[in-house]
Amino acid sequence: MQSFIFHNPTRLYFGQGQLEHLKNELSNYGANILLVYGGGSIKRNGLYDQVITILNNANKNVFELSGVEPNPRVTTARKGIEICKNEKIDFILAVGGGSTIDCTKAIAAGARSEEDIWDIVTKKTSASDALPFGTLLTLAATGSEMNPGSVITNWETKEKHGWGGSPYTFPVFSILDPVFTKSVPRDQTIYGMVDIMSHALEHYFHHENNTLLQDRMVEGILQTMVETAPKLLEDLENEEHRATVLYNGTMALNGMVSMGYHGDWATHNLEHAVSAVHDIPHGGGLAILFPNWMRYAIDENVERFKQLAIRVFDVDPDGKTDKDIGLEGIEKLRAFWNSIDAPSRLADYNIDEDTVEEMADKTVIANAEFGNFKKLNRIDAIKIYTASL
Ligand SMILES: NC(=O)c1ccc[n+]([C@@H]2O[C@H](COP(=O)([O-])OP(=O)(O)OC[C@H]3O[C@@H](n4cnc5c(N)ncnc54)[C@H](O)[C@@H]3O)[C@@H](O)[C@H]2O)c1
Repeated sequence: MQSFIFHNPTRLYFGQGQLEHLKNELSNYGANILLVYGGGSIKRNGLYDQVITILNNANKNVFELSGVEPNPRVTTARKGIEICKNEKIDFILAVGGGSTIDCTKAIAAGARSEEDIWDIVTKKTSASDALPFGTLLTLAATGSEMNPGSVITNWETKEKHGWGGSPYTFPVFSILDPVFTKSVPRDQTIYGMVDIMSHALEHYFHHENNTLLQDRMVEGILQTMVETAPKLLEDLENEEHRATVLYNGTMALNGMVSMGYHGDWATHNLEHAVSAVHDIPHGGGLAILFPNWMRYAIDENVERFKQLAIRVFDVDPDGKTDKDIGLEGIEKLRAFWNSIDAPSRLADYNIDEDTVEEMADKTVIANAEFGNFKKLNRIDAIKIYTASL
């Protein structure tokens, strides 16, 4: 385990009825609020009306940016930045899933910068400040509600990049009520659950020694998801299962289980290139790519794959080589994702060999190599995409 400093400043309100704390939280900021949300699911499920009532009762001047896309666009972030600068916005409130929150982070950083936000996203320059913002999370998936990261797409250049990791882009508070997530449709619920498991898997593949507790925590997230996902899909309105998945999503990417080591993250890079070119759901792409990355990377450290197979997927090790055990674990992960109707091939999104090279080019825009557990280059990306067709 490496030395580390842990600091996560996001105040988390979790559970039914926690929206009551919004008014008090907002009392810490000025009157001009930018409300950011997506395609309107919050209008259909009643959350928008509840939030507007609270904002009105708190005497706030509300400005709105709606229509944040899944895989949020830099053009939308720029619109939000303009509103913040023109209207002297004091605080941004994001109501939605990871896309809305990620877009809000870009708006918050861009509003306190003279640079174009795309230059911050692509790390030509960095954020040195941000407007304060809070979130009401409506979809369990990304962990964006309690981390500083953000993923933004530039549709003109077909690039999708993760950025953040700055002390300025943590939400000051996030309110998570499982009731907000009950209206998430079946397919998005599946993508979110795959995303949560993928974050756990990205953590798991590292070469650090002595991460006994971290391993058990990550395995705990994976086991809990394997146990809960089928139950939630049987009963999408079940608040207990929604709460379990919601808490898992936050814990999988708020830094609590990843202290003292660096996970891999190549599969996220591979997926960002797929959705930059094809605009597919992030979790859908991960479900296709992760088992193929695992097969490609297994020889890097067979022991990690063996441990995962035995502890999470109950593979019986008797009479098998370590590699066979590891491979059986990968097959069990694939079978589990198949059992919850997650996609398994790029063909499920009508992606064929025609764009493999283009996607591989996108994986190495920032660096010639990517991934920490196994270093990948453009040729490796082509092989993993080809195996995923
Ligand atoms: N910042 C991070 O740490 C991080 C981590 C992983 C992924 N991401 C990024 O986050 C984005 C994906 O975010 P996401 O998976 O949360 O999905 P999302 O925010 O893109 O939402 C997916 C769809 O679900 C709808 N939706 C959201 N809440 C709903 C509700 N309660 N009822 C009905 N419909 C609802 C949205 O309108 C949208 O159409 C991708 O761009 C991905 O790359 C970010």
